[in-house]
Amino acid sequence: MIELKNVYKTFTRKGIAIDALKGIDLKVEKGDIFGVIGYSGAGKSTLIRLVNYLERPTEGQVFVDGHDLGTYNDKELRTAKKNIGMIFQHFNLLESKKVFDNVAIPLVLLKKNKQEIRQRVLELLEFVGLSDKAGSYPSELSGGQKQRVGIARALASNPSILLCDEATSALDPQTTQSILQLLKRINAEYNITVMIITHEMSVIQEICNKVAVMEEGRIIEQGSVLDVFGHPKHETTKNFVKTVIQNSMTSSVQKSLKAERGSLLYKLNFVGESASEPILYEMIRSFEIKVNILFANMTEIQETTLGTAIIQIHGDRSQVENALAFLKRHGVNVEEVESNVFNHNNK
Ligand SMILES: Nc1ncnc2c1ncn2[C@@H]1O[C@H](COP(=O)(O)OP(=O)(O)OP(=O)(O)O)[C@@H](O)[C@H]1O
Repeated sequence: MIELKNVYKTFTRKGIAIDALKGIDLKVEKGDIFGVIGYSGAGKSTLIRLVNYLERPTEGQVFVDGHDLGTYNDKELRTAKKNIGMIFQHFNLLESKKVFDNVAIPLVLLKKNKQEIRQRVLELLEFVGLSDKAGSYPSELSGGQKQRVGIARALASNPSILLCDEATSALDPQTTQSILQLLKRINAEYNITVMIITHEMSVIQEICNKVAVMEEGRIIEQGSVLDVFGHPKHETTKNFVKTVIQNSMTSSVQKSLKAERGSLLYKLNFVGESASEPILYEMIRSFEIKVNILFANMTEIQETTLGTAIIQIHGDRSQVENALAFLKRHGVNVEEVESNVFNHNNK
């Protein structure tokens, strides 16, 4: 559906080259809600602007529905772009035009007749819950309402892809929720593939099924949201996950652990079935070990339970190793963490 193959993008400013993208490989399947997350300057906006050819790659290829956009002439590109809607952080509405006319813009450009335009705009305004605002100006709307107008306009030409550039970053948490739910409906009801760029992991957690983490122009980790949240590998990914899943011990437990500097702790991640089975109980019963549970937490992602626990195991080395092997056999991801390292990371 959307595929980037070894894409590089270099900007030149005042004679200085800025490598915004450094070899991006990415595949978004039809029906995905694909999130791209990264800190400021990671290259997210550049990446999404390549998908609708607002920018051209310096090197590499961008495919949409199997077609290499680089091979298109201007006319073919204009046709291809109709298939891609986009919404923006600051909505990009025309302040001098009423809501109705803002939504109608793509249809006017497509030279649809007045009646067709009217019918489609009213239908879209109803879909986004703004039927009563057709005659209002953008300045009379709240941020959430403005983004709904942006969404209606993006959907006007019946695209199969919707690109969202920090679409909820200017909104409060409650409004963000309602916009995210609307995007989810668009994906489910119209079968539109959604690509979202954001710096907020909560957005990814809320609606995405896949995620790519970007840093300094590269994708450092990507996969299903469940996998990436359950087993983040890269330090930056771990930091993003920490913003939505509490996975650290209370400070009093941390303090008491400082007394046992160097003692070994284990961080466990349970996904799906392994989160609902009494695996820890079975482990304690089966081996000659003592287990101290320092922290435990459950989160729901993609309608699947994700559990995190931090435990300390005391016992004979071979018994401890057998117990850990038992956990791994039951699908639990086990990570060894030194207490002093762990304390340091959670400062
Ligand atoms: N038109 C441009 N001209 C020159 N440099 C650019 C241009 N667009 C982006 N860059 C540079 O490319 C790098 C990546 O920028 P980009 O906007 O893609 O990152 P981002 O992850 O979207 O960041 P933010 O969240 O702050 O928007 C930055 O160093 C930025 O300064």
